[in-house]
Amino acid sequence: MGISFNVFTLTDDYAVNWRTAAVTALALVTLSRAAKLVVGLKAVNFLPGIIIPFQPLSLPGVLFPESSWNPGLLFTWTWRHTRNIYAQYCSDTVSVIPFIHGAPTLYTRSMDVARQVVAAGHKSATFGKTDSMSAAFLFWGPNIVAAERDLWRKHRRIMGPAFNNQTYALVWTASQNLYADLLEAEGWNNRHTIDVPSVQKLTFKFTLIIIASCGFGLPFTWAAPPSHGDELSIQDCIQIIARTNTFAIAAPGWAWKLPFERVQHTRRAYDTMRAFMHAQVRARKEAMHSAGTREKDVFSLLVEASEDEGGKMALGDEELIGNVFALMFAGHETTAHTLAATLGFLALHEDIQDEVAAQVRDVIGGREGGQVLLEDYTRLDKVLAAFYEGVRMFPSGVFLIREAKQDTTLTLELDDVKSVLPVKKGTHIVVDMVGVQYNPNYFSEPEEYRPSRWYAKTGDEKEDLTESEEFTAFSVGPRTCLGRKFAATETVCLLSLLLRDWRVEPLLAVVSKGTAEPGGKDALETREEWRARVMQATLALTMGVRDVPLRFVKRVD
Ligand code: HEM
Repeated sequence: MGISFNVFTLTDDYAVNWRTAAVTALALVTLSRAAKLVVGLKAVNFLPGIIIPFQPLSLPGVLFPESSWNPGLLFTWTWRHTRNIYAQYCSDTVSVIPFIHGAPTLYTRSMDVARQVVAAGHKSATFGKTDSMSAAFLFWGPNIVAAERDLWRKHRRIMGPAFNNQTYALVWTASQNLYADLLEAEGWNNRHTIDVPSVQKLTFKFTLIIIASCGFGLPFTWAAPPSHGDELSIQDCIQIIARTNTFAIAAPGWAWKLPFERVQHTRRAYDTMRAFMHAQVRARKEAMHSAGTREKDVFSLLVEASEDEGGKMALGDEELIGNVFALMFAGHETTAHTLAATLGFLALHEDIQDEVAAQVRDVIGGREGGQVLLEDYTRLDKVLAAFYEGVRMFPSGVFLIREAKQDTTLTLELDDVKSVLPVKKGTHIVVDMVGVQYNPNYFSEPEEYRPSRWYAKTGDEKEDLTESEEFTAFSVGPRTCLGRKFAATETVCLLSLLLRDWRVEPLLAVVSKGTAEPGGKDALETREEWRARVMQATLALTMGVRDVPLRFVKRVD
């Protein structure tokens, strides 16, 4: 009895102690989270905005399901009609303050604030990139996209010279040849109609081969695209890497050994990509040593710098691989997404497609073989505008993420009144490209696909602020996209060739409308339904559009 009494007492005591401990822990956690919230609000001087548990771009923000309290990575897209934070708080810059995890953050759709942060802020070192947000790129080694200050300057000085007119001429020729190659290899030459369930299958392959051949001097073709002796092609690997980067950054070494098919598949993609990059570096070094010649493509410049041991511009092995990956990736995925979106919009808007195709026809007018030449580039401004409008509506570099490196200020403008916002060191600033590109102050009727906003205008004809190319989704200032002209060149060339030869239409899905009514027939979805189903954003490492199903019909005009 005595023993059992003692046991009960002990158990009761434990219960009381556990309860007390739990209540105390809960109180402490609550207090610490409340303190975090107050610190967060103070960091942005109580600028109005939303309060949520996790910073949307942080790991828990990504891992927890999207809901009204956990907005998700792409909430600036998904909420833009329903809970547009800028409209809600009547400001182009709002706060997003997490109380459990992540840094206090400002989201902005103001180009003026963007300039203060990514251009002026970069020069004065007041704002810089964040390691946590750049982790997906840093995984492979330091590189131009993620680097800061002197390291960034070195990377940009090494690579910058490769982005020149000679390279763009090469990009034009390679795009022409690859298009011909595509027609041949896909058997398009003798066909009148081609249904493509996902145009990304073509655009990703196209842009990867162009960056591989013009940026890296690797002789891949449509029939033999980049690979490294695995059944996974390099394109598959890059897509798997883009999708699984959160896992790769967070997973400890043992997690890669888990015997699950998906983990092993992912691991193979990373291993194949790494082996491919190392093999290419080895081959280029050997070629340089044996031939003694110096190529000027960006890959050769990187490899040369890695050989310059002890030199001011020397690159370490990790930096070399980091940059190879960054360029392979930044150099193709962004453009592939934009091409897919642009073709989707052109398919939806027959009138615009006709206008652009007419310009292509005028420019090449009567030329033998209907060749489109590099000299035509400036006269193909409607094709370029179609591309700029595609990247406006699906800005693939969707977030410019920076961190205040010291206590500082930002100048905000509300109803033409300027105010100064104190910002504490450590605060994150997200230039929300969806917000900027859909900002009605810059773009009238922003939901409309209207390439004419980018047409060169004269005199008083200004339609909106977009006359300035500064508003394109390639960023501004010293860290503006290094590959903008590269992307524009391959895109203008490919779009011109496609529109010369094909009419592009949405590939409408069959929707069953016959079940309720006897005798009713299956019907095709409408174009509006197609748009609502297809033209939605997805996000891996960059933002893009869902799989775009298209029909290509041979032009007879
Ligand atoms: C539609 C196509 C593209 C879009 C929308 C795009 C967008 C961007 C944006 C917004 C940035 C700035 C990122 C930031 O500061 O956080 C950037 C940087 C960069 N892009 Fe692009 N890009 C495109 C194509 C390309 C291509 C084709 C290449 C290479 C061939 C390229 C190479 C780079 C590089 C190297 C940087 C880093 C520049 C630096 O920090 O100095 N991009 N891009």
